[in-house]
Amino acid sequence: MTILVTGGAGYIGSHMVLELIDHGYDVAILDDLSTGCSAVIHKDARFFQGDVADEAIIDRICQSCDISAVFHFAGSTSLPESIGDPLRYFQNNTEASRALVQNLLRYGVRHIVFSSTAAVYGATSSAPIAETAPCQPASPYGWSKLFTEQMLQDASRASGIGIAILRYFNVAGADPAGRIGQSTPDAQSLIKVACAVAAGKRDVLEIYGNDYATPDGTCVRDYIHVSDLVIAHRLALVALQSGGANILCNLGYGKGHSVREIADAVGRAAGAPLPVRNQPRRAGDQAIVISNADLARERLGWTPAFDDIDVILKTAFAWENVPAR
Ligand SMILES: NC(=O)c1ccc[n+]([C@@H]2O[C@H](COP(=O)([O-])OP(=O)(O)OC[C@H]3O[C@@H](n4cnc5c(N)ncnc54)[C@H](O)[C@@H]3O)[C@@H](O)[C@H]2O)c1
Ligand SMILES: O=c1ccn([C@@H]2O[C@H](COP(=O)(O)OP(=O)(O)O[C@H]3O[C@H](CO)[C@H](O)[C@H](O)[C@H]3O)[C@@H](O)[C@H]2O)c(=O)[nH]1
Repeated sequence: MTILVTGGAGYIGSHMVLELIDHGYDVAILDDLSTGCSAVIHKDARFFQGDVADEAIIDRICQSCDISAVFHFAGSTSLPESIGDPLRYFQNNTEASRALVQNLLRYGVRHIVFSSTAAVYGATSSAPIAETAPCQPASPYGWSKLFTEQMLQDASRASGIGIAILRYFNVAGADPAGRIGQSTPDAQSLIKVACAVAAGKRDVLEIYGNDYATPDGTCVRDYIHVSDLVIAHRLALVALQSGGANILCNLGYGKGHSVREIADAVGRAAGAPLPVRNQPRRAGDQAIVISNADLARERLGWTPAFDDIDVILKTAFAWENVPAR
């Protein structure tokens, strides 16, 4: 039996493929390479290039591989971008996921693990955020993922397919063995940009807002190492395959770091202070986003191995600090 990883040429998906192949699974990847990178596609995975919403390509994959489970990472991922282009987010995250699930159900796929986000909680929540907090997304990105969560839960009730919905906080870092990292060419996430500045590929780190109600005025986020994140995904699949109930849980470390702290720490990792420039607030940002991830530890038996911001930044910078990347 083969595991299908959508978005397996992207940042998180490529780390998932590595984790699965390291654990002896057969893997197929479906990716349209819209933001993914062919250089990170694992040589031992079968690669299909195309859109997850395309019925014909799902037919081709399911007829040539015996797909038992799907990790669904493919999607559009930028919260600020979604504010300017909401319809693309609802199309590529919600509608494309609906088409994918409908087509997969025809082939008897039994389990789906879905990439959701802390952005589903939005403005109304206090920190740390547990899964029981109300969901009031502050962006089309958050809504597009929340709608998909609801759709998956309803499809599961109707069809019996097992689902795990994992709400990630801020994912960062790279494979500690240096095999892959975040290769998305124009990624705008804080740690990616800060490491690019430290590696001399960008001139300055813009800090979006220094007047928030936080200790140093900059936004606080809960950064989780990508390798811990994908381990939790593998454990979620094992739990579903063992006959466990559907899963909905946060993935984070339950601690926060400010933008300013990250800038200082990346400067330390790189051996020179980072040039920074204060800018106005970015639309859609919350001041503080920190998880309560107790449920993931209980339900999945997950024990993070890289819960250290310096390890996250060291692996991210080591990956970025190669001129060709
Ligand atoms: N990076 C984070 O901090 C974070 C946090 C929360 C949730 N997520 C979610 O995790 C998932 C992966 O994010 P990432 O950071 O690896 O992003 P990414 O852009 O690196 O990866 C997404 C991959 O999906 C592919 N893709 C996009 N639309 C597709 C489509 N319609 N059909 C086929 N392939 C398609 C892209 O080419 C890319 O390879 C996304 O669903 C994202 O919303 C990410
Ligand atoms: O160059 C930059 C980039 C980011 N930031 C700031 O750094 C913080 C983190 O921003 P990111 O863009 O790295 O991450 P977000 O918190 O906006 O969003 C991330 O985490 C969310 C979950 O919390 C979503 O899932 C989303 O996909 C993912 O990009 C924000 O305050 C942002 O304004 C800067 O100051 N300068």
